[in-house]
Amino acid sequence: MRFSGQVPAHDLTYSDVFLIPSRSAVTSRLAVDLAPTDGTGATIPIVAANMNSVTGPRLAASLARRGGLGVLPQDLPLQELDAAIRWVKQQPVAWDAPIELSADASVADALRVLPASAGGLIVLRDADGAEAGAVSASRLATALPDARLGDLVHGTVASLDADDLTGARAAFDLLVDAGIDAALVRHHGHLVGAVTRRGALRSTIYAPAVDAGGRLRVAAAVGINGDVAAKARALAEAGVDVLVVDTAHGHQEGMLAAIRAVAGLGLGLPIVAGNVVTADGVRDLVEAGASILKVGVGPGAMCTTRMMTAVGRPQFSAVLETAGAARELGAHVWADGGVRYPRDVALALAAGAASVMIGSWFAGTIESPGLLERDADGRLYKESWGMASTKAVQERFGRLDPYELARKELFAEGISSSRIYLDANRPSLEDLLDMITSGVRSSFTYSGAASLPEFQERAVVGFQSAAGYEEGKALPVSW
Ligand SMILES: NC(=O)C1=CN([C@@H]2O[C@H](COP(=O)(O)OP(=O)(O)OC[C@H]3O[C@@H](n4cnc5c(N)ncnc54)[C@H](OP(=O)(O)O)[C@@H]3O)[C@@H](O)[C@H]2O)C=CC1
Ligand SMILES: Nc1nc2c(ncn2[C@@H]2O[C@H](COP(=O)(O)O)[C@@H](O)[C@H]2O)c(=O)[nH]1
Ligand SMILES: [K+]
Repeated sequence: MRFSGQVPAHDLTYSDVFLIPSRSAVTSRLAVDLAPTDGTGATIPIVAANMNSVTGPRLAASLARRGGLGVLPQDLPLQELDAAIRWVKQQPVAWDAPIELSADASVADALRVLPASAGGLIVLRDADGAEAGAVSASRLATALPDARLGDLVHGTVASLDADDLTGARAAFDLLVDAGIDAALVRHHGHLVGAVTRRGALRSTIYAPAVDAGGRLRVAAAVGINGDVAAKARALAEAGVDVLVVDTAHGHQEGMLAAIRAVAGLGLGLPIVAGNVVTADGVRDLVEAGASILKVGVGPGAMCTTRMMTAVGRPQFSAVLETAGAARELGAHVWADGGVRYPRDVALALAAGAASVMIGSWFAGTIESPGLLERDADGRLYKESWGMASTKAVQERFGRLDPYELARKELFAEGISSSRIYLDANRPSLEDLLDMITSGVRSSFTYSGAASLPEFQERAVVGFQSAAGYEEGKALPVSW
């Protein structure tokens, strides 16, 4: 990457900068390879943040199926983390995992899990866990809220045999030939997944992030307190692919000790550590044993650190400096926080990030862990909160004695309640991934790059005023 024009003396964030197009020999955006080279096995440079409102097993599996990586948060009890990792590892890779609900659940219950506009199929289970038919999500739009899902089943839903699905393109064509949008996929009669036209199309564009055994990849976080090594070992035994050692102030002795403890286990897994925003921070954490640095203090949507402490750093400069330092050491950085638009992802990658971590934006999707809420205008949202908020601190330290909990609560650096609205046109994580990756693919071709290393080499970055940034926005009404 190079700058065009006089580099300002102050630090920069994403809205301060833009990409200047260059001559390109890349003839199609679909010829772009987005894969990061950070050793995580991801095929797109997108990581879902270790936040309780963002990454659960379902979101992690959906993201890995499209090549990204979800980081399960350190706040989940070890037993739940173990179960979540094992669940992700059992999920179909080539097909979607249909939403499964009890046949006794009501339409209103189902509408807390997915909107009728989501498309696809809902598989119903009876009290013994046996299949009790399937209904299309769109059926929820016309049924009464208190109707029992099991009573909406009429006839059997189309099923395709996995042996007939020789590839994603074949699956798409079979659905078109049958005149249907979605079907269950069976193998020797057993349900192994579901396929939609959109899902099959996506499978022709994305490559899943899979481990050596061909199972979906998943990451998990550990904090820096307690027996960090024992927890890391337990996660590795459950099958985790990447370990993230995470705390607000990553450049502290407690973090260095935690990294050494995890690295000392010799698990052979990439160790991500943070958060840092300086080259010195990178050097110390890499020396302790980290191979990827999580970068960002204060840019997060749920984060009040900058206003509480004045500490942090505008994110573009933080990524640029740390990525440069990491490169010299053969390490990598993940740009963590502050992403609101696909352009921010492109700029983080141009600054040198191997991958970009997204939290709050992904909280507002069907796949995130929370239930759907509806505001007074009928708009769908999910609740989100910061991992250093009073709410998160209470959940994390609730089992401590009241005095210890009260001491911890003094230091809240995040908001406890926020509404993240679902995009009516893009309610699922995969819809957002389509939007982000298509934007970034296009960014690469504007710079004449067909791969991430080429993009980082060729990107030309200019500086803009607030008016320049404003000009780039679309206008939903006339002026
Ligand atoms: N990227 C960002 O800007 C930020 C992210 N977060 C996220 O919130 C979650 C909770 O993290 P965290 O609050 O570190 O909790 P942790 O449970 O990881 O504990 C942090 C430990 O570090 C000690 N510590 C020393 N200085 C600091 C400091 N300035 N800030 C925080 N802890 C400090 C704490 O001791 P003691 O409590 O006694 O001080 C405690 O022992 C993490 O997921 C983290 O990534 C939180 C804030 C900023
Ligand atoms: N200072 C705080 N930072 C937080 C908190 N919870 C999460 N985070 C950080 O934000 C990113 C995600 O950023 P987003 O803009 O995509 O939401 C996450 O990975 C953490 O580093 C918090 O309570 N305080
Ligand atoms: K912020």
